[in-house]
Amino acid sequence: MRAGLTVTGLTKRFGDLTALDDLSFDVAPGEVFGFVGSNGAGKSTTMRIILGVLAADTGSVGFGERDIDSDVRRRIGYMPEERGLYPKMKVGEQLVYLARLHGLSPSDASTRMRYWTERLGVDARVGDNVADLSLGNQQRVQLAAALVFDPDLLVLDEPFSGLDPVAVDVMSDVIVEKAADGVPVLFSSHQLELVQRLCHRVGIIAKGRMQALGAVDDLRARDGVRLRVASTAPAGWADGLPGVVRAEYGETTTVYVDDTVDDQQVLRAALAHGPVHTFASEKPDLTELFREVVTAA
Ligand SMILES: Nc1ncnc2c1ncn2[C@@H]1O[C@H](COP(=O)(O)OP(=O)(O)OP(=O)(O)O)[C@@H](O)[C@H]1O
Repeated sequence: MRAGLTVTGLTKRFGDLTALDDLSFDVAPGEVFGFVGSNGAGKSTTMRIILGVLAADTGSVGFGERDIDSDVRRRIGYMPEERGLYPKMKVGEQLVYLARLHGLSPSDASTRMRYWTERLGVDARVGDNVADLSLGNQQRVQLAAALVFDPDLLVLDEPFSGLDPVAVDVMSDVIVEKAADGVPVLFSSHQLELVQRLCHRVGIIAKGRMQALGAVDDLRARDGVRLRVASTAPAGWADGLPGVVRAEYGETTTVYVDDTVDDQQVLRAALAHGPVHTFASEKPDLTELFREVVTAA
């Protein structure tokens, strides 16, 4: 049975700087969890602590029923932010070597190397030194390195940065596929449309604290639902209607509402002044949500 990742109360200081401040979240088996936050928010620090590259001041990391230890860590497919391949080693040899380090037999290691290099579109480069590859192809190899031993948990620090659209699609497919296989997947990214598309849940971190956590749709529905109304009604027409928080008037009026609003009543109020050309309910996208959360932190 697959296990999930649990991060509880992580705190990490670097001198006077509190990089992580009582940070908690979990990633269930088969879940894709997107970790988003501004530069310096604490994402890489959290991932390094999960991997044991850094020690937390307080807090704990668990996998399934147990605290994470070196045995479990050997089963984590990790893509570090500071990519960690040997530049002067051939792609194929390097991947086989890594798979062997994780306990695969020579023939299994070779089979898995072939599979992942082909899947990630770098099979033609297995005989080249990593340093001779483009950055995007090095990144594909880095992902192959994280996957080559069939990990029980994936921790990927900005896996999409610098990839071309085809590689982004391949990377997305792989993430979805590994999760469907029961693997918990934690990844960080600044590409919020990808996070919104791929993740079951997201955590928005700012100043080392988890500021928002949940399913993207729930977070989007939680605040800032709005109605977009294109009409000839004069400014002020929506003010004071039940459930209307505020309205921004213009060619199209944006009416911010809470969950007590009756959309039909708003529509009738607009229609009372003349024709209504557009009437649509919208949720903020993850980018807007991110800006709000990070600005408020
Ligand atoms: N080894 C270190 N020594 C001192 N400060 C550090 C160290 N590692 C990280 N920090 C600081 O901790 C904070 C969190 O950094 P971290 O790399 O975790 O952020 P991040 O969310 O991954 O950012 P980015 O999106 O830019 O990669 C930053 O202020 C960073 O400068």
